[in-house]
Amino acid sequence: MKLLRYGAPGQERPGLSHDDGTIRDLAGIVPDIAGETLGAAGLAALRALDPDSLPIVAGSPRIGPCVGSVGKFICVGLNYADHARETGKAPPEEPILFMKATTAISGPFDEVEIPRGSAKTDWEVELGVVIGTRAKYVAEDEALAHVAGYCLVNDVSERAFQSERGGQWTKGKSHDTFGPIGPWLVTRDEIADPQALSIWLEVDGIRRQDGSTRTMIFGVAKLVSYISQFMTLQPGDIIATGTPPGVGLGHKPPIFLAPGQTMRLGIDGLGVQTQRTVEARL
Ligand SMILES: NC(=O)NC(O)C(=O)O
Repeated sequence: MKLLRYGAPGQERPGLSHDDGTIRDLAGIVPDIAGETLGAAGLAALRALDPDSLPIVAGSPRIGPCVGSVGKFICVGLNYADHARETGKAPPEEPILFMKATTAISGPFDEVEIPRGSAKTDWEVELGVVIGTRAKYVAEDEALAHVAGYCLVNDVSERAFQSERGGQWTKGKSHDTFGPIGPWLVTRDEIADPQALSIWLEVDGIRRQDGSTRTMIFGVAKLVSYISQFMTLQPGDIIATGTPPGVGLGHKPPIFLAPGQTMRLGIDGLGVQTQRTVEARL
């Protein structure tokens, strides 16, 4: 199933992307694509529905972030050896974790703000993992059972705020609009192998990232298990699993985003996002 949320920011309604190209409204069935709905029983109940019986959503509404009420947005740094190299770092021996503020979450086609004072705003296409059931101290071979599905993430990053302003990476990862997720939460049964997906990103039509989740250092099962040793994962938490090479910082000389540019990114089976960059708003 491809689950989505549509409507104005903050007022999104749950929906389903039907094979016939329409969006079907799920508002009469579930309160949101969030929390308990993402557990095995919740998803089974949605799967049992006949999509043809659901109301068609008229027009072309805005598509919002594909998961609501996200509790934690956990990111994995330098999880592709070739990306670690392009940033001048050694590949990590254990996963590097950092958090992105949940206020950074935005829709897949929403504008991305260039923060005030930014000269180094960068792109990062990533595979997002959406947690479906509580996970604490889970073993690697049990980990995928806690995953509701996958989504496309752009881990937009301000490199000076991230690395030149002291402390951790959080400052550079958390500006409003720095976390487009969606268009869909694609349930786990539809992605046969999360470690065999093409992953790419273009800026103004130029392919900048072109990789495969096959080259992740730590795969999805390992990451879910690993993170669950340090914090309890809850339904609706999102893990962004790291980016392949080709970020602006990795170019020689580096290239960064300015207002008026367009990012387009995608992952096999998870859809495509497009964002125009704009100056920061209040
Ligand atoms: N350099 C940097 O920010 N890296 C990442 O976020 C990543 O590897 O995904």
